[in-house]
Amino acid sequence: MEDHGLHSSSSKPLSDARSFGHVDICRILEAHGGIDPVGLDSQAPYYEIDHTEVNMTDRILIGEGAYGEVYLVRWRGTEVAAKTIRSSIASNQTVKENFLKELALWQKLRHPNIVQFLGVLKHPDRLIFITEYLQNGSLYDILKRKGRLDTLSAVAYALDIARGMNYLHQHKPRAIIHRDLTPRNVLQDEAGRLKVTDFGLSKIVQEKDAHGYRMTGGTGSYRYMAPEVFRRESYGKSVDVFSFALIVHEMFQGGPSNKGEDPEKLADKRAYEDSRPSVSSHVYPEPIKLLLRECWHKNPDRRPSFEDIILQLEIIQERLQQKALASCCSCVVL
Ligand SMILES: Nc1ncnc2c1ncn2[C@@H]1O[C@H](COP(=O)(O)OP(=O)(O)OP(=O)(O)O)[C@@H](O)[C@H]1O
Repeated sequence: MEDHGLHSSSSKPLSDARSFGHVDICRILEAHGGIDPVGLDSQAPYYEIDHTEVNMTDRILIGEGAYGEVYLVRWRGTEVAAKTIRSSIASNQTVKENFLKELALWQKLRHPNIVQFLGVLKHPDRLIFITEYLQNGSLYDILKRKGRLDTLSAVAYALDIARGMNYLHQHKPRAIIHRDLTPRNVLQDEAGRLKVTDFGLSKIVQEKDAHGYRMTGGTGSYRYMAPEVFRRESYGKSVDVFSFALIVHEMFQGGPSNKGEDPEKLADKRAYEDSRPSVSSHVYPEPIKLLLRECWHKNPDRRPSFEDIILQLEIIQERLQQKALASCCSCVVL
């Protein structure tokens, strides 16, 4: 695999042109062999791990997703997760290059609520990448195990996800849209903190128009898919806010509310009949109901940003903590 080097001065103009969004200049530079070492269009992530450093024969299978299996392995004495990409996917050169571009981007991200990317295994015929290992598994597993969460835990988890997502959406020079935010793509660390993962489907926002960032295409899991994505309309960052609302709803509910229903039909009803999960039950505190309704609003422009969501959740959390403390104190007095 060719390493273009991080600071190759001869190829830096393309990075600069990309970061400033000069599309025409990018085309000219690309036509003359320009490459982008900053990583928005890198052919190779910078951190490659020699495959001899990871003993894949002692691997333990921990999960399987649409792209391949995930294994627990040891790298330099540390437990890490090795994500293998099916050869049917990785053998397609364009897909592989796109994937490596996503990894190059992920490699630069650092946030307590984002799963840490560690490197790509230099393997002759397989595409395998390494991330930190989160032993408590996914939010999907947690909800399956525990069922409905208590209000304070649900709010704390919602804050974790919102903080990770806010970091992605605030990414410069372009926002990162996750596009596939689901309970399976939210993992829990030893300390109980949630982290967002799986940026394989996320893309750097390419265009900005008068209404904000927009891009076209359709990816992601149907159950959490925003109506505009299902309708294959142009969409922006707020698709992640929609998915977030459905995840928060599940935390109060203890899992998806329409488990039996075909996810594609569900997405169809959301897209064409404005159907939304019910929040009538008493388990939802009033400010959470209001927040969910804002977040899954049919008009994407009416959905709040993650920055706003964090502010709202922090207020909700503080009130809940005060209430819990007050009721605890009255117990003691009694
Ligand atoms: N870094 C990790 N640490 C611990 N477990 C992980 C890690 N990454 C993934 N897993 C586990 O492996 C499972 C499969 O992960 P993967 O990301 O491949 O697929 P998915 O998110 O379940 O589905 P999809 O591929 O459709 O997004 C996860 O649900 C999770 O339980």
